Amino acid sequence: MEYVVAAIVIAVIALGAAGTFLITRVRRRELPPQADRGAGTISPPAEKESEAEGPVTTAERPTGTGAPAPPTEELDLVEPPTPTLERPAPAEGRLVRLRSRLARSQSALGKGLLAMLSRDRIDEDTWEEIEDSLLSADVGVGPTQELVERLRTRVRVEGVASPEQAREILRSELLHLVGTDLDRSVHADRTATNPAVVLVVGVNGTGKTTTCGKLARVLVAEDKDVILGAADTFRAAAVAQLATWGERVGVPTVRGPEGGDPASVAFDAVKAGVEQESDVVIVDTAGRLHTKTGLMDELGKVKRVIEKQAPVSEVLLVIDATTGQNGLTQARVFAEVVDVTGIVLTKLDSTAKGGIIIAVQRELGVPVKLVGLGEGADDLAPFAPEEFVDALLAD
Ligand SMILES: Nc1nc2c(ncn2[C@@H]2O[C@H](COP(=O)(O)OP(=O)(O)OP(=O)(O)O)[C@@H](O)[C@H]2O)c(=O)[nH]1
Repeated sequence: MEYVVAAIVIAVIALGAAGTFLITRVRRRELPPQADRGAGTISPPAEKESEAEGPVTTAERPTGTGAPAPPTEELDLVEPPTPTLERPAPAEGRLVRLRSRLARSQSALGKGLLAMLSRDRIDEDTWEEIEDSLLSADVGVGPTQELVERLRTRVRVEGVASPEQAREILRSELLHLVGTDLDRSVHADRTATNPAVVLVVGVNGTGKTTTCGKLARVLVAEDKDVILGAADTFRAAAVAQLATWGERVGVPTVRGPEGGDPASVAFDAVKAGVEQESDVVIVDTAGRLHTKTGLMDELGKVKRVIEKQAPVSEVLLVIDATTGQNGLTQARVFAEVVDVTGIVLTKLDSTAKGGIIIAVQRELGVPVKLVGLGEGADDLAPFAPEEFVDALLAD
């Protein structure tokens, strides 16, 4: 009898346990998968998500829509820890901190000139050497002749009695050439009704996506609410690359289908920025050769379509400093199509041709606003003429 009672008790316990297990399995399946809840992107509904689901937003974005549903109480599910967001360093004074990165430009453009100008006797050969070194640093013919003329006059009138005096003359003349009175701020302040829109353009591989990511960090460090628009639908990796930059600092990325219409992604990104009352939307575009008319027309279209939502506050042309004079040709063509308002000169850490800063400003009449000094996340520096010239002449 006792055996019979024991067997019945064991059977009841076993049935109860099996029932609980099945209910838990069913409820678990009802929750969205983890990956979907933390995708870090906003996909335009018409293109990727069904109308009913709406846009997918990042779980990292505190003000975003579509936050994950809280798990049912009965389930003992442990939420994964919220990924720690990076706190980017403020951009102020970066040129000073990163001045050692200008080592190559420094020896070609600054130190070399200084050594020549400090000679006991400055003869015609020396002036020719000075001219050559400016030309080989890509300062450009016009600005080189102008600088040499001004230096000649000052040396003749004032004389160069000491290396300190040579440095002072060179410093002020280089500053004059680079320009100290241009507005070099990136216009990234929202108006009463719209976010600022920064459109980033340039030829392939110049560093556009990287610049978008680094710029987002600069703006996050200024407590700005940023949205990234991955309008480089041509290169799938660029979209993922941009989204990763954003995820690291809690900035959502609006993306469309691979090979989709870049203008439509740019439109959706700015629309999201308007609806979410963001401070700034940064739109990355595909690299395009300035010689390909169709692609350049497409860029004009991207800008026009964005402007149906909000005015474009800044068009940043990204130029790879190592490409030298070719960068100038690119600049000219891009400026015709999209009205460039600022230049980002990347890879300045990898070239002796720092003079391109002067040449490109002259060519376009548009200021260099940012310079790339490395591949690190915080290696994008606001361009400050005094800091730059002092770095070139540093001991
Ligand atoms: N040394 C150095 N490398 C840089 C700098 N900026 C960007 N890069 C590198 O340049 C390469 C190209 O950068 P991307 O941002 O992918 O270039 P992109 O213009 O978006 O490329 P496409 O979309 O193909 O046109 C990457 O390896 C970057 O790390 C810089 O200031 N210095």
